[in-house]
Amino acid sequence: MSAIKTGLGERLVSASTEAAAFKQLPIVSLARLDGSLDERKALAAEIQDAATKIGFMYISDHGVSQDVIEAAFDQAKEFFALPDDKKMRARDAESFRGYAPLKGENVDPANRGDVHEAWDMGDDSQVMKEGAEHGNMWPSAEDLPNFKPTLQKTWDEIMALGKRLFPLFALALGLDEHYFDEKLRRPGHTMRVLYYPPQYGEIDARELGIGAHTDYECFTLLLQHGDIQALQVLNAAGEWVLAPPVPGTFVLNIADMLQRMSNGLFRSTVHRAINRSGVARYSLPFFFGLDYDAEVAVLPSCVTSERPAQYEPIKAGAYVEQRLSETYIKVDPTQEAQVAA
Ligand SMILES: O=C(O)CCC(=O)C(=O)O
Ligand SMILES: [Fe+2]
Repeated sequence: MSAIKTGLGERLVSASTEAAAFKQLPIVSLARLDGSLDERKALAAEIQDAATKIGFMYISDHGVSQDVIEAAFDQAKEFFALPDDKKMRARDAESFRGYAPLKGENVDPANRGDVHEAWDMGDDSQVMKEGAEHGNMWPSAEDLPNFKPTLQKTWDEIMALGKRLFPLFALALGLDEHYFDEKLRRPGHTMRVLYYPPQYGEIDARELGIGAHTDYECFTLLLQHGDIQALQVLNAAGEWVLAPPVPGTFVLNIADMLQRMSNGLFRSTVHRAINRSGVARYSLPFFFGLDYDAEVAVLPSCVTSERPAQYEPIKAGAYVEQRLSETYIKVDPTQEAQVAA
């Protein structure tokens, strides 16, 4: 067993890095999301079961249109195929928006940079309010006229889905459905598109598509394009379990802030991605957080005399900022290479 350092302490990993025998993550249908309170509570119980035992699940019947999803991936492919100089113009490393080049990030401090490219967006007006000079870093409309409207539409639809999930998490945590409302006035969030080039042969364990990590916010909704297996989830035995794409679903995983609030009952599970498929792989995660000035404290409903509070209260924004600044490599690796040459 070796240890992985995460924002919430160390996790053990089996010495074998081979994926363990396939174990299916549960599929939870959201069809009852607009049902009666009893139906919503039954759905929340399913979410609670998956959140406490695994921290990962697939969600189906989510209401986001497949056409919108396909269009987003079409645009992602076109964006990542642009020449490097055009992609680099859509970059603002200071505000964590826009393009991040290959190995421009490193989620696992033991590694040498993640083998993916990314493009990140948030809510334009919110990004600027946070002090950035400009909003999202769109590629030029001359190069990609449909990128902005398509990605904006995708953001709108997934944001709407995420907003419908917070009341469900509140129920799953034994709280009033509206508990999170006042912590969601201008919530922290990021939507990303990711491109993972294929990796061949023997892979250096320090150079993975995305290294072992937990997500920072409350929960993540992830779309995986096509039928390419890359995502792996660490189970309680320290084995990597495959999480292949399931058509018509998002992967939903619990992230650090919900683990903290739930006093560790909900699991922010370690995961990573390695693209050995031989072809390009694209994914689209959307991270949902709370207002950055909201306090993230252990919920009284999750504390007992046998299980006292395990986490100190923190401000949501300070926690996420700290984790992001540890992840993003501020020195641009392409410029570094030029200097070294
Ligand atoms: O691309 C994937 O499958 C996983 C991405 C991920 O874990 C992340 O961006 O936090
Ligand atoms: Fe992640």
